[in-house]
Amino acid sequence: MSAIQATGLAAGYGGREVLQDINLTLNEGEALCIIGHNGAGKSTLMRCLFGLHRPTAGSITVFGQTLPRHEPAALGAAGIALVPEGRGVFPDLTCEEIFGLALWSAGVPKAEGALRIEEVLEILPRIKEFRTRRAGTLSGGQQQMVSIARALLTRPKALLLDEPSIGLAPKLFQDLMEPIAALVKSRGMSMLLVEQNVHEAFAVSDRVLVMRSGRLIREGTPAELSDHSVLMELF
Ligand SMILES: Nc1ncnc2c1ncn2[C@@H]1O[C@H](COP(=O)(O)OP(=O)(O)OP(=O)(O)O)[C@@H](O)[C@H]1O
Repeated sequence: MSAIQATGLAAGYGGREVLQDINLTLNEGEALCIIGHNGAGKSTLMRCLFGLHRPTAGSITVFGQTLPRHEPAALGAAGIALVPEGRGVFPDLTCEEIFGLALWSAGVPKAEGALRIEEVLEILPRIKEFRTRRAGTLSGGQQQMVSIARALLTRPKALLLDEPSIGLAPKLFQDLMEPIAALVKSRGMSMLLVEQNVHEAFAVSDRVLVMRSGRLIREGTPAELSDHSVLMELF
């Protein structure tokens, strides 16, 4: 079954069309990546998929269902989590407070929340080193880790990641993505990764879609696309 399926999606801002005729399927247990240059429309697509921006045309299903309201709360309840571009961690809160807030807003009871935090710290153990520090004092990589951990606390069936590599050294990004890629393999979680960094994104993806100027122009495996001229045109 598909975790998310978008059909004929179009979207824009104030009458200016940014996405056109997007058809995409994120399969269950798949690591799918969308690569595209700056301004190609990747974040707009993510925002549409997560119900943060209303498409002007097309439809989106989640695990085969059309949600009565395609809004973040309903998507969260359906098992979809978003790690937004720019991390979105509150700088004045400690990691523990950020986790507490995420669990509270997801309606997770306290005891269950404590278990989930332990579970996430097993996946991303380095957070233990700074869990009592305020997020604003952390490095970019640490903040990204907190942002991903926050999403994992909801035990998502599908995780959407909007350009997590921004501001991170390639090695740091690889270290960050490895445990997430492992979850895709071990738990059958789906992952949709949006990236400009082809090399790093290909390393953790099963399948790749190429976006240019608001359209998906090509699809393939990382191996099929690694030597393709479309990529040379794009970057
Ligand atoms: N809130 C907004 N209001 C108006 N135009 C916007 C808004 N957000 C994005 N755009 C425009 O939509 C187009 C696509 O932007 P989007 O952020 O989706 O692209 P992107 O591929 O994610 O790029 P980036 O890598 O820079 O985040 C760009 O031309 C951008 O200027």
